[in-house]
Amino acid sequence: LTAHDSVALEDFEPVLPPLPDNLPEDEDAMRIVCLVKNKQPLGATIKRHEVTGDVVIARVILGGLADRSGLLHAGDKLVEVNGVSVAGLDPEQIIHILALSRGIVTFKVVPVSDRPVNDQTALYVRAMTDYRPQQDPAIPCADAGLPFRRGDVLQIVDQNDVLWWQARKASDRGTRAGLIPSSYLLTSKRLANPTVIMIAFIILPLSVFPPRPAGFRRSTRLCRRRSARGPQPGCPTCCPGRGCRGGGGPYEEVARYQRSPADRPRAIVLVGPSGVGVNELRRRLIGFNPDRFQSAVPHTTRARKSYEEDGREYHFVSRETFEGMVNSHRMLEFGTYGGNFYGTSADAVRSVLEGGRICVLDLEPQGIQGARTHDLKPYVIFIKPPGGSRLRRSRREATIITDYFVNVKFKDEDLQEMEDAARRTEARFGQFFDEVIVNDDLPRAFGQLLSAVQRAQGEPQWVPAAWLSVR
Ligand SMILES: Nc1ncnc2c1ncn2[C@@H]1O[C@H](COP(=O)(O)OP(=O)(O)OP(=O)(O)O)[C@@H](O)[C@H]1O
Repeated sequence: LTAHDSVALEDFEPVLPPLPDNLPEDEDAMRIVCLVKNKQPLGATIKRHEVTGDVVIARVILGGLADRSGLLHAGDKLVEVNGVSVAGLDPEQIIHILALSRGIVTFKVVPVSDRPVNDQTALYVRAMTDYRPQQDPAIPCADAGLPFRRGDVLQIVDQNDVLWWQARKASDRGTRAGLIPSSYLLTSKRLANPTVIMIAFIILPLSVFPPRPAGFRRSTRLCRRRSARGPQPGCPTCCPGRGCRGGGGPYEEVARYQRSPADRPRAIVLVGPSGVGVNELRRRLIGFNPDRFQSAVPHTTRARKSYEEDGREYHFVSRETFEGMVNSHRMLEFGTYGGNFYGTSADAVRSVLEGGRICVLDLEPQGIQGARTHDLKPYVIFIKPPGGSRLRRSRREATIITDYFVNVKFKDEDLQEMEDAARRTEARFGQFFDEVIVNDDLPRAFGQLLSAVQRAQGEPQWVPAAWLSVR
């Protein structure tokens, strides 16, 4: 009631001084903004305007201190910082003043007249590379950068700038956004100077994947690995079914996919260094429930044996047919052994999925990209060896089949090579892994594999957006 009476009597406190009569007509409206600086960066960058030469706010980082104040906007002209006129100062000098400021920081700005409206819908991408802002000399403000690793899903919240986008990790919703190099910037850097890109865009050359040492092979993957040493008749891995994708961009657009029970199952792709246990886990999975899990029937050019049936052990095809399948990119991967071709076709995987079973296949990492198509929707699981002593301990009793012997024990150099190969594979192909399972204790790893398969088939997952746009 007292408040009501005060309003009725226009009894307002405090009484503001009247506006001066002599305000010049053309005076720009000024805004004084006070921000309390805590440990967070201010969340804005500045630059010199290319035409006017004024120092302006270049961008305000979404969710940062400046953005949350709602008082600073990209394009605002900076007049004073902490009472110091910025006239004649370089942006670097102003940044230095800001860096030294503690507590309340005061900005005097002329607000931009037509504020850019961010009406972009959020875009989600998977990073195909690692990025470390602190090691990128080109970033306008390293503290405002968002570090990420290959495989991280990022929500791009602002693409107004051609060179620097704003993004946050999809898993950290609600946190402040950070600067990331735009797709254009990363790609043009890579084209202009492949060595510069080592700072921001790490690409390992193929030469870091030396041929695997002889004598450490198992029969099932033997033919593929042997042929990897020699020239390949085709390029099945970089030509996913229809046309070469080359190296791809630094970001891949992704979307959330929830498989419905009526949809085909997703293929499960196991990847791992030789001897890590990929076949063991695959065998266990299929043995656990053969009505639910199945391998794809491979193709071969070798002669059929009397007890074999076409389409059961293998699809027996002529060399010409096999080469035709390779050339039309229908093989996910292939190799030669004993003068014959062996390979797994996308059709063979598709046929398992169409029958309602989950196709479980193991691929060399170079074959992943070829399998990443909308109809297979592969869920890629990397089987990783545990570190040093645990690997040695867990494989003490395990045996392998090599080129020349069956049931030989792992040698120290085999285990070392397994660890090295896992590191190389993760560094180069980690962006394609949906999950990583460390195969230390075998029953535990198998349990994790079962849960991963469950997740792949029944829970929402990030998949390439292109898979969902194909009808
Ligand atoms: N966690 C584990 N602990 C102990 N032994 C294991 C474990 N995982 C796998 N093994 C054993 O290691 C050996 C090699 O495993 P497996 O044949 O599955 O390797 P792989 O990854 O398929 O390699 P390759 O493709 O070269 O054959 C097998 O004897 C297997 O039983």
